[in-house]
Amino acid sequence: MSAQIKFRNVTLGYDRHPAVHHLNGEVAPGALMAVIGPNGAGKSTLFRGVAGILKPLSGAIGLGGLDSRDIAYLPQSVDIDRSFPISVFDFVGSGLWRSTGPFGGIGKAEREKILAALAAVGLNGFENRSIGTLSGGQMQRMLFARVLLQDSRLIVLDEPFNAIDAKTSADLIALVRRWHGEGRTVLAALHDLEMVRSHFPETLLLARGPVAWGPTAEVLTPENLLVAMKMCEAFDDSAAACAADMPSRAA
Ligand SMILES: Nc1ncnc2c1ncn2[C@@H]1O[C@H](COP(=O)(O)OP(=O)(O)OP(=O)(O)O)[C@@H](O)[C@H]1O
Repeated sequence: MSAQIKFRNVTLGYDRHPAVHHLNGEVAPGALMAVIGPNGAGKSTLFRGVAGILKPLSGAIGLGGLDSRDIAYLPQSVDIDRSFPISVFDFVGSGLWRSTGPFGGIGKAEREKILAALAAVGLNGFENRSIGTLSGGQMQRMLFARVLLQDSRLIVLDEPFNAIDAKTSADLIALVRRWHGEGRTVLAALHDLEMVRSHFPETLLLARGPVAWGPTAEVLTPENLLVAMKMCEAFDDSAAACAADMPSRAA
């Protein structure tokens, strides 16, 4: 079966400064994959590339025939502007834009879908609340409700379990497992290695470049984790280009 995501020598960055270097590899359809790495390793950058928010500086990301608009992307909650005056109902309803368009009407069927998604994440009765009034865990549940509505083959979750309590984590990981059971491809950036070991069969360990990628037990070794930490510490953020891309000074 052809890959759901194909990274072909992908370099991603900001203002021409690379943040993720030379990533090659494939994610199979139906994979449940954790992306881990120290702070600043490039996890969010990689996900922005997959979601089509950030264009690669070089290389290409193939999406197995999907358009980037078909991807359900859950950003880090710090990237959500909580002061934006929008209700929980309308925010979650934006998950239907692919089918209704941003100015499409919300009819009875859509309304029911939105309320069902809110119920599925335990947010019954929250529909008229403004998003700025939600707690961190409620915010995360709301983001999951929008992903549910998007009904996508490819789901990309950026630190979905950060700063939430054990009950909320358990509820949301159950949703992730359900999506996996439905054959969807799910990628999640995570810091909790116990959660990765318990629920994610495949892991990419990133430290600006790939350190290891494969079955979780083989990737999460103390040696690999140490290499990743050292690679991130040694990284020069002001570097203009990868050493590997520079013309050789020899000869
Ligand atoms: N919008 C931006 N403009 C410039 N540099 C950025 C931007 N976003 C991220 N970076 C830089 O890119 C590098 C990778 O950051 P990224 O957020 O992808 O890492 P991360 O692995 O998600 O980190 P964390 O675990 O802390 O969330 C960092 O050096 C960061 O400062």
